[in-house]
Amino acid sequence: MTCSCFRALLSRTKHHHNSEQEAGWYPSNKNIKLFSYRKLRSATNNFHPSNRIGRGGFGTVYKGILGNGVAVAVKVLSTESKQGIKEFLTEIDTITNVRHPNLVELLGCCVEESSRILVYEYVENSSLDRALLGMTVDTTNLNWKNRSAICIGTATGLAYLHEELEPPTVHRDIKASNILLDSNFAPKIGDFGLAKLFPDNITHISTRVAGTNGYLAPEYAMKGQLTKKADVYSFGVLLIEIISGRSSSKTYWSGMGQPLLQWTWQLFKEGKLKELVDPSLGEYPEEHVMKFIKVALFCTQAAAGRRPSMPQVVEMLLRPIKLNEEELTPPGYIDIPSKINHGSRGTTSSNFQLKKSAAGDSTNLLMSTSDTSTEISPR
Ligand SMILES: Nc1ncnc2c1ncn2[C@@H]1O[C@H](COP(=O)(O)OP(=O)(O)OP(=O)(O)O)[C@@H](O)[C@H]1O
Repeated sequence: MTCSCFRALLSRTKHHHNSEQEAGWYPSNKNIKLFSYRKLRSATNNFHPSNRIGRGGFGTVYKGILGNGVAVAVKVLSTESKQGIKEFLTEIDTITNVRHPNLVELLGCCVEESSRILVYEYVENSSLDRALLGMTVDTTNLNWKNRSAICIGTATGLAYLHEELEPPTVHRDIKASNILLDSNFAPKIGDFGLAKLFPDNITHISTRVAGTNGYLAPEYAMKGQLTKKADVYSFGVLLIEIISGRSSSKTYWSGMGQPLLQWTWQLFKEGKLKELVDPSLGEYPEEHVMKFIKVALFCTQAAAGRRPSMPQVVEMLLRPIKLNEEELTPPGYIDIPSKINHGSRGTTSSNFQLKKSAAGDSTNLLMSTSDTSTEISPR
């Protein structure tokens, strides 16, 4: 958007009672819909606590119903994000109207006075972390058919962010609470592009790194090296959570005080991967599930260069590709002990088998790259 367009927009936002604002939003040259504060206040019943559906590091989220009956999620950003209007609109310009079945659509925003509010499509079944805990959906809905679709859909949305969106976008904070489930339990990735709205030194997460403990790629957490492969790492952790029904950021597993990822690697080495599978998953195709866990291990390798790209991950999950697991190297891990809680949940155990196929080994691409950065050993 040019400066003159912003100036026009700025002058309009100072007048709170013009007809466009009464209508609910302003069109701008860049398709950013501007909702009036009044409209959002009315949609959320004056931001009533009973309309509150969540609170994250960026602010509080309310359910709202617009005048035309459309449900929206209204995210009121916290004070740290109070950028100027121009900076704010510049940042959200690239994430507005991004349409993909696996991405939560940002419908518009409100930038009146000190308010910075984002308006998203409302996604029916809340977030994956709550679903896995059985808080929002009957866990029988989280059968293998739905869980595998959630894995593949999330991978597809992330591949779109990395390879098709212009400019390519690294999400930085892939985690279960940022995956929302629609009425058919299809996944939609939320919060993409938001890290940029907060100045580096005041993100809600840490000083420089925007991400969540348990999901953070070691090279990003320790050296601030942000590439698409940091998202691939977080996605791998998410895969393990979806299959195990356990949270990597909150819990140590296996009675040995091991984090989830390290425990997964140990089970892989011992040939006991089936112990990882969520006991409440019910019937599942063992070979398929074991393959998904191994894809997760490819994604979380310590050396970023050894991790597949997201389009490769989609292929690995979707197609009968034989994984060359001889090439798997240990996961990288960074621990921030102060943020880790201890907890427990039961496990089951049995043997596992490898998926074989006639499709040939197409994982050689995964093995051909080498990483020049220091490799971080698992603990
Ligand atoms: N578009 C939406 N539709 C339905 N519910 C939503 C939507 N966006 C967010 N929520 C709900 O609000 C909760 C908080 O979301 P938010 O993205 O603010 O925080 P978070 O993902 O939990 O944490 P963080 O800010 O650290 O990423 C989500 O977990 C989800 O339950």
